[in-house]
Amino acid sequence: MSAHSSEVKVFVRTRPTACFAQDLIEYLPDKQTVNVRHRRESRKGVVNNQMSSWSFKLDGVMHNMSQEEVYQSVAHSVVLRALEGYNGTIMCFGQTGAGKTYTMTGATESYQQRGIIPRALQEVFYEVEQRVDHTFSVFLSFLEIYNETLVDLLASIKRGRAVQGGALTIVEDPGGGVSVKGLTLHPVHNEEEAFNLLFEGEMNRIIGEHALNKNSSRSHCIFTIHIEVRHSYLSDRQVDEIKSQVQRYLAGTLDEITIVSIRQIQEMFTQFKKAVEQEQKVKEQLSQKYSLVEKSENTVGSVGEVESGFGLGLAAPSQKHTQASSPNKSKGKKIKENKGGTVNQSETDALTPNCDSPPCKFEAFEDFKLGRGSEINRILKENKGVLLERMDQLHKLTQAINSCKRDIDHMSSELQLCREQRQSQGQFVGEKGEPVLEEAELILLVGLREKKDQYRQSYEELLSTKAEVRYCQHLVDQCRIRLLTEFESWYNESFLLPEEVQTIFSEGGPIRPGLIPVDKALNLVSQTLLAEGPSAVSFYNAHNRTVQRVRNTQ
Ligand SMILES: Nc1ncnc2c1ncn2[C@@H]1O[C@H](COP(=O)(O)OP(=O)(O)OP(=O)(O)O)[C@@H](O)[C@H]1O
Repeated sequence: MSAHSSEVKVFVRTRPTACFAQDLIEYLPDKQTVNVRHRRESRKGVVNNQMSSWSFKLDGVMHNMSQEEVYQSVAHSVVLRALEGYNGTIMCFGQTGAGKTYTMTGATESYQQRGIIPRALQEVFYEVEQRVDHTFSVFLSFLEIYNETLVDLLASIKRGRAVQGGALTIVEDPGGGVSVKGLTLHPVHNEEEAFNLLFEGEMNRIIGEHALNKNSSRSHCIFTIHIEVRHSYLSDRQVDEIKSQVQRYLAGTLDEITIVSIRQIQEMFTQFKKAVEQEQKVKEQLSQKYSLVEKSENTVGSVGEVESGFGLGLAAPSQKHTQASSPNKSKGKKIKENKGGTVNQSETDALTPNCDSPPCKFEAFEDFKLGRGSEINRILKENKGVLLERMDQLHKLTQAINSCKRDIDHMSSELQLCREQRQSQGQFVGEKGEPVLEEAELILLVGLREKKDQYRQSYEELLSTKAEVRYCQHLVDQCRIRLLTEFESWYNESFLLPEEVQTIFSEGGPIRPGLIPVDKALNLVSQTLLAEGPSAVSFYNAHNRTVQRVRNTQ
């Protein structure tokens, strides 16, 4: 039903069912008449004079109509008149399961199936944007009446202001009409904020229904959009100011500006502001370009250092030194050579400074390491420090072992020489016939045994140090991958993925939106939105937020 001035319009919406009573209900082509026939009780064989069929003439019969068609037929004109200052009410009644909630709210999880209220909110904010010569303030309230009890479905939301304090009571207004004392009014500035409140209220209603095991047919809800409209009057001084700004800017293209309406002034002013903003943007881009050119020379060294750290191998210290002093070209080559890391050629290209917006990855990465990624970068540095230490130890151990091995070889050949000499010169034997060794040979023999013990010990140490190095290398690789993944994610979320897209992904699943390849994310979202239209974004944002809030409170 819709109110148009004092006039009340009545519509009937019939819900499609699996077995529709086609033979009993007839819709006439004028889409305003419905005939309902009553089946005669022929079994009883009694003919009575009671009426057996009825014909209803209404303002509209909506059979199998889409949500959009229903909105256009019933609510559109009411909303437009409300924006002009006329009160309007759209009321829906019917038996349980008839489709009241479906008609008024629709399915909160489906944009296509949204009902009259979300569509009305969208229309209100669309009109607010169009009507530049007016200033609008929009407030919402959501009341539930259950038996004799009044429930403020938006009481849980902060920022609301109660019309009057105290318990909820219905009061008669001095100027006529009724209002609910104590009901909170919530200011909303765009459709998404409004959807948030609608869904929050719906959620509170559902939770309340479960808690009290309410019979839904006894519960009634009133969702009110309060609109305050004011003309945007400009003082003479403001008009002069705008005029002169517009004239200054448009000098040469317009000889004279005739002020016809406030709307015209504002349009010109908007045009003027846009042009100034555009000019400012170009200036900023230019200055950014120059400063980047200067910076790119200064930052080459630091990237070289970082990347040499990433590719840390056995020759790390000397490589680091070489890289730090490499010219720009070899920086790219070095990154490509880091087979162990995740930085590949395409990342090399991406890390090359460019002056486009979003910021180049090269600079963004440096910023990231100082800010969001500072902790993981610190751990990476710490692990690299330990790794270097262990590698140094391994290097020293290897040298010691090699020198030990050389000593052993040398002592073995000396000993062999002594033996040969002894045998060729004829050797002394002891009481039991055992050969008697000369002092030099004996010293060599003892020394060789010690060296072999030392070699065995060092070899064991070398094995365990090698294992430690492998482990540290693994940790460093992990940290490096984590740092780069976090950076990619942060970069995508900060500069490439629109906020709406992020909201859709972040609240829909366990994967961080930034980890989804940007092309894929945008593609997925654009596919969904293309199917439903770009205006679906705020609807889904609000829905996801409500779901998230409920999840968080569970
Ligand atoms: N026109 C329609 N097209 C498709 N589905 C519909 C339609 N009308 C209602 N439904 C579906 O029928 C079911 C009942 O509708 P709904 O909850 O809106 O009824 P209701 O009148 O609000 O009931 P109650 O008074 O018990 O709250 C819902 O699952 C709804 O999605």
